[in-house]
Amino acid sequence: MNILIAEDTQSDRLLLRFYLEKLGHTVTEVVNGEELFNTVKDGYDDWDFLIVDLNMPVMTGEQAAREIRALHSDSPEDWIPIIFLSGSDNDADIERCIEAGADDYLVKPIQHKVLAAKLMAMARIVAMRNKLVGMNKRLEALSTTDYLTTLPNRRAFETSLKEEVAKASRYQQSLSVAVLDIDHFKNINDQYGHHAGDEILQQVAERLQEGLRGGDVIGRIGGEEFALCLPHTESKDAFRACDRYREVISGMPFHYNGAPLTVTVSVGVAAYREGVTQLDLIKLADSALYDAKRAGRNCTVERD
Ligand SMILES: Nc1nc2c(ncn2[C@@H]2O[C@H](COP(=O)(O)OP(=O)(O)OP(=O)(O)O)[C@@H](O)[C@H]2O)c(=O)[nH]1
Repeated sequence: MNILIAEDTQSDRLLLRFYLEKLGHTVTEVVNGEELFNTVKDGYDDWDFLIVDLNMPVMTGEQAAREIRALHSDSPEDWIPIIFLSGSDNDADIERCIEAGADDYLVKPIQHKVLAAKLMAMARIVAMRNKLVGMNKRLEALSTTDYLTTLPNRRAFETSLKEEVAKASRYQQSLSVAVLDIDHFKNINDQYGHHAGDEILQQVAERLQEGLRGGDVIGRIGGEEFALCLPHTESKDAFRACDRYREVISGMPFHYNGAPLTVTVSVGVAAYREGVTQLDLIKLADSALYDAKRAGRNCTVERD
């Protein structure tokens, strides 16, 4: 592990380094609280552990610990364990240090075996925490990703669109939304099987992603329904861009088991205007899509 020691007494630093290197750790030393804080702030992810002396010049270990904890107070998962060292075994000092953000407290003189045991216990907690953080990240990704196409799902798309609507409103910018629906998709399932349908959905998603313009956001918001968010795009330009997305799908056949398969999409487009929410925009685009279907499919309709 990469351990940062903050200790103003040289003999204690040397002893700590000796013990820790013997245990296989990499050690860096600083000599006061301010140096400790600045070193951690400048390279937060570099450190697995901090071993901090309580009483140091310039800034005490307690103060440095408080400031280090404040750096990531809104992301508790970014936590570096802190073990305090002190010549004092006073209960009030121990209480203060733990309250400042320490995870353990050792009384000097340093006992090699106790230090090794404490590090082992702390490493176990770190491993468990890393596992939980990893699991949380995977769960978060699962809850926002469509399993079949790996595109953002409806929930994630609506979240992104909500942010774009807020920006459009705040900065008086244009914004458009499109809903694309594969035409007669049921026929593909009926004719070639559900597996073929799944594969076509994946290929459509890939093709749309390849054609994506910088800043545009795409999501799979329903079975055979995709949505696009086009920031900084006025209604006329959105119509053109979305019709190009339609052509990206309809213009060239897809393939299933080596056989060409023509797939077309209908597209509904709606432009942001003051006061509408992300859900209103999707509804407006949906109603334009309905008109595109009624107009014969494989076309783009814009909501005025
Ligand atoms: N293979 C596959 N099919 C799906 C998936 N999600 C939805 N579907 C199918 O998509 C089809 C949608 O059919 P409809 O709603 O009748 O629409 P459509 O056949 O595309 O007709 P129009 O939209 O009117 O052009 C249904 O057969 C659903 O079972 C999926 O994840 N995989």
